[in-house]
Amino acid sequence: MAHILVIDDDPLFRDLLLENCSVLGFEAIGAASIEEGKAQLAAQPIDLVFLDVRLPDGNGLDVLPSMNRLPSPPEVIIVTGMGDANGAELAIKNGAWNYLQKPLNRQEIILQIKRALEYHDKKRQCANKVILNRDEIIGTSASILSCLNQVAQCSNTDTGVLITGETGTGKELFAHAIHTNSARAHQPFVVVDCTNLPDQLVASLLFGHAKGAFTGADSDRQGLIEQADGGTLFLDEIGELSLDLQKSLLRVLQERTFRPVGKVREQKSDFRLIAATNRNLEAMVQQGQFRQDLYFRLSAFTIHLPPLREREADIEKLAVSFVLAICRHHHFSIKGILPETLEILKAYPWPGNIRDLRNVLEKAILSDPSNPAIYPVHLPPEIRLHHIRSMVESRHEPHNHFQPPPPHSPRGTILPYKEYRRQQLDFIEKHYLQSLLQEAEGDISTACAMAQFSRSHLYNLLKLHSLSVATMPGARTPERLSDPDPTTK
Ligand SMILES: Nc1ncnc2c1ncn2[C@@H]1O[C@H](COP(=O)(O)OP(=O)(O)OP(=O)(O)O)[C@@H](O)[C@H]1O
Repeated sequence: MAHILVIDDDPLFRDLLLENCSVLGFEAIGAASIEEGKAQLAAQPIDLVFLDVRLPDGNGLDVLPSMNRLPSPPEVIIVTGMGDANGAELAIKNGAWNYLQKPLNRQEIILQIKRALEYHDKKRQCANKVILNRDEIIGTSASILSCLNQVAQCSNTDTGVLITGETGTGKELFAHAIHTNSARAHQPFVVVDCTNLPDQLVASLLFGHAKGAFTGADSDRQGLIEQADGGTLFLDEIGELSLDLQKSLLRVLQERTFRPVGKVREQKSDFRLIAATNRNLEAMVQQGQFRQDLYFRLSAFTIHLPPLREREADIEKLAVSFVLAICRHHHFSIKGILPETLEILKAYPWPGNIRDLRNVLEKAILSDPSNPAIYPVHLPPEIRLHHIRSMVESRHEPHNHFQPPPPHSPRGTILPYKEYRRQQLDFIEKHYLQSLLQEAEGDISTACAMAQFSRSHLYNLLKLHSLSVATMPGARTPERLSDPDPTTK
């Protein structure tokens, strides 16, 4: 059943919409402010939003970019009492499904709901069908899968994409994945690092120049924008562009034409733009450091890459894959990673994210090339100390590891007894297996003897609960890269 959210502070209009949605058999939720609306969007997947513009805590249009960033973005219908052509343009450019003016009659409301949901449904079906080439992107955490889903959604369009995320989270890798999954895959992928654009040369670097345009210009030279013709232009660290350059870029984006330095004629370039930043462009717009019009143009489709500390589940896969690649690159025999080492890697908050993880592993391997495994001692002291500190702190904290799940669904309704019983049994079984492996120090034969399980039964249970011997604290055997999943034996 589709879920519809109505964000409007006018109780009469909100109730009218809610009533119509319910009559059509949809689940309808009301919110009287931006904050309430955001809380509802975070609490459950929403398919369609009716959004008022003037709300007690701000302008509804400002929320559009963050709605687009949701793992499954809803269709948005702006409903306003004050018709405003600029607002309508802004809304449509930011991906709104429609812009309507109050009052609305019942028939119109029903038609809009049906059309928007029909489209939403088709869009979802298409997104699910896309076969994505992941490039070199590693990870199976829910957050990275949701980002890959967004890559699939935008790859087969020509829309501009803004990729945000801390340094080293993979922004360039994702930009490349969008390119390789698009129809432009066989055309150039041109990278411009906006942090290192020298003021005097920037125009010639981006737009090219004619022979004799300035001292040292001995021949005509193609700029990066021309080189990207037919392909993708990736502007890395776009938050570093000066206001002057932002203005020039906006013009290029609007007109799709540029003029090389020293030439009279404008030239055309058909490129797809992907931009990336680790800065908060919304805040920069408010502080007057980034042009609002350029921001709206860039942020129509935004992908936010989560920091590594929020996807601990991916650390093991990344580490294993990096060790394999690094050993191959240096022609070393493949090394294992000790379970204790993995535990330390997982506990670290990784401020430099994936790049940092890779560098740490490379240094660890190079520091002791002949050792067949990576031990904690190969890791930098600050990373080991972080783990030791958190272990000491957690010992002092009163805690209860054994907290069974509540009998309510995430939406607050009581679960049917059968479902609740299944969840409890799953929980107890997983808890037992974790304790068992810990007691047996990761030794499968000992664990089987303790639990009175056959080997195959234990392996089946471990697989069912996505547990692996190598990742259990205290496991004795170093994980060998040639045997990454002992449960598959
Ligand atoms: N999911 C991933 N799987 C495998 N490798 C990854 C992943 N994400 C990032 N990397 C690797 O981490 C390193 C940093 O990635 P990348 O340069 O794309 O990050 P970035 O966010 O663009 O960094 P910066 O903001 O500093 O430019 C690269 O070596 C990249 O290949």
